[in-house]
Amino acid sequence: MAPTRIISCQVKDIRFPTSLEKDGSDAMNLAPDYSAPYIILRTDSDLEGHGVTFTVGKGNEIVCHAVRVLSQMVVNKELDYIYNNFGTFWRSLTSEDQMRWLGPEKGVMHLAVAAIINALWDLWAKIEGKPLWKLLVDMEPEILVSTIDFRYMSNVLSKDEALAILKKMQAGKSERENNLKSTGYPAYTTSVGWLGYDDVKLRRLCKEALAEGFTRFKAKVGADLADDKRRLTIIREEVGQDKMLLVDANQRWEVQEAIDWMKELAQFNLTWIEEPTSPDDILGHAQIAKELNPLGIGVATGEQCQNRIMFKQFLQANALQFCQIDSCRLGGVNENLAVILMASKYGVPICPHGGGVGLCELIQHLSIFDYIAVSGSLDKRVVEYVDHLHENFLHPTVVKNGSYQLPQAPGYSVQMKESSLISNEWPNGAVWKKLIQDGVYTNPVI
Ligand SMILES: C[C@H](O)[C@@H](O)CC(=O)C(=O)O
Ligand SMILES: [Mg+2]
Repeated sequence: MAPTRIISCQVKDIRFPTSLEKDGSDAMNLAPDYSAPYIILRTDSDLEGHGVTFTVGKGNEIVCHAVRVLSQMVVNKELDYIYNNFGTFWRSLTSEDQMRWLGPEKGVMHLAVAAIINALWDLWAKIEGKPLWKLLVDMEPEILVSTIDFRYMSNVLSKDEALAILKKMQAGKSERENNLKSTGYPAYTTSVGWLGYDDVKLRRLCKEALAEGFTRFKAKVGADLADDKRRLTIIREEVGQDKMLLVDANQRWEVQEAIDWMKELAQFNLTWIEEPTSPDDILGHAQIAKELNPLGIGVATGEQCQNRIMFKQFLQANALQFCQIDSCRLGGVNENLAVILMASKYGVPICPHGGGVGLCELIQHLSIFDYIAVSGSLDKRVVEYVDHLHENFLHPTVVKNGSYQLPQAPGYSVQMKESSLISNEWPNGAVWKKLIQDGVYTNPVI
């Protein structure tokens, strides 16, 4: 029987102690524990929608609570009501009369929206028996644009313009789908260069990534200039001069500091500097982009860009050259579609952010859709890959020779194994009970 309505929403606080090995560490986030507010939407059939959003540890429970509050707007809703007017339903979640005050469309509330919306798309794709990218690719353009809330972006991209982009790209879709089936989607790896890794590990991981077929690498920078030079020298020694090398400062610098620092690092032949300064400083990014352009270095940002309105201004101000959408920072698939279409109008490549648990599983779908149905190009487009925690998923990413292979299973790929959900639930799952008992972590009583 096909499901007709949502009957419940279960929320779990899932965390992984990645800080113990400094996996995921950068100049701003010194010891992140990759974590996910994890939700299961149950229906009146056997099908379930699973969704996550992402945090780096403490505070995961705050987002879980926001999801519980918001879920009241989803439980008992008919699926036809949601999917036949998905753009309108999305707006109702982000614009609830009283909760809107907590955002609007930013911070904890928007992360919570992402978890619910991602679960709804997972469910929709499962109902149709397709991986999410294929659901999007096969969708009639009129239906696809009906999922987008064009509020506050229509001065840059109207519904009609979005429709025109999608219609124009209908031609050649199956050829592009076949291309990706044979080549996969280009990935870069960040896992070699987390800031907390020592030089021996950095060297070893570069060798391993190269042997696995990666030709694109990202390193964390921004805490200490001499350290950055030493670490980038090691990476260049290991991977060679010809490979793509990206750097990420995770918002560490002032605007002028970013420009000066990057002039020092330009000798390493870098393609982009990511998050050089505050993610809200659009004009600061524009200034950095202008100054670094002659050095051939672009500005990348987006993992903490809170909504489509911010992305709109980044694009208007020529403040980013690589658009790093994030499945969990924006309000789920609907808002990511909006940004993908806006970026296409400006000719800016989509290069999604994957540094977190489950993010790689999610974002691969968006880039595959972008190539087949919107941009039609792989030029300057790369999807981030981090080699952590994939073993916890039922349908983990498959990356071969430095390229994502197209997901096959119906859904949005983010459903975790039952055993991982049990052992990693904070604070009573076996993983956390032991770490708390051993005194490695404390469970703060709030
Ligand atoms: C805290 C996260 O690991 C962050 O460093 C990820 C990130 O910036 C990226 O993947 O890019
Ligand atoms: Mg980053």
